[in-house]
Amino acid sequence: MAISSPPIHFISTIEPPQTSHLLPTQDELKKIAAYKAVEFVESGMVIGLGTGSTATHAVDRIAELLHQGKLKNIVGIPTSKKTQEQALSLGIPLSDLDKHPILDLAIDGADEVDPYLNLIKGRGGSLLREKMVESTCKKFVVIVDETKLVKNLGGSGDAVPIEVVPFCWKFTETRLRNLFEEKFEVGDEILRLPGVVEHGMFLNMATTVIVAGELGVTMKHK
Ligand SMILES: O=C(CO)[C@H](O)[C@H](O)COP(=O)(O)O
Repeated sequence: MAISSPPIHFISTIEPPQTSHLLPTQDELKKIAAYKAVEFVESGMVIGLGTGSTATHAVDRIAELLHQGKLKNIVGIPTSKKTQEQALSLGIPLSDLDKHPILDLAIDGADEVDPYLNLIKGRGGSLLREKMVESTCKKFVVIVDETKLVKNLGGSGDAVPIEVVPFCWKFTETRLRNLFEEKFEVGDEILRLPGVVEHGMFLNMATTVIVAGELGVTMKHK
């Protein structure tokens, strides 16, 4: 994969996880990261609402703060039908990119995060909408538990999600597999294959990554 390596400023804040167990569960870590991210949300913001089991905690928290009156005039742009349904059921006002082409902030999970804050996303099946929303926000805060950290993208050993059009998708799959066989480094070249819609590498997009681990929360800023 062709990935540039811009400088990163690391700022770490270590806080003990607020849980009832000695060792927090993975879902508790996801919740801790999500709640921390929602501290970036201010009244009046247009917010990209991510998809997945981590992002769902952020949506819950935003709704909770809205109902408590601690946040006002929030507009959410959901990155999937599932998130749209969750946000609607919780009473979060929603809109879309046509009406709000620039977002103040987006909060979403990731499948892998490398040391340069490049991501693999989309194993939850929503990468196109996620990339559209998260490529047009002023701040993109990514929330993960520490199992998502990798030295290099692809390091988890799981496949990179690629969205293709349904028409003759096996043909497109074969061409993609051949491309990966020929080259070890492929990036936007994937997009030039007819039939490919988008890939799950989110390069140079995250501005902050919040990592919740057993020893506390770490924030990495670009
Ligand atoms: O990219 C995604 C959905 O398309 C998710 O953010 C990613 O799969 C992480 O999911 P989870 O928070 O459930 O671990």
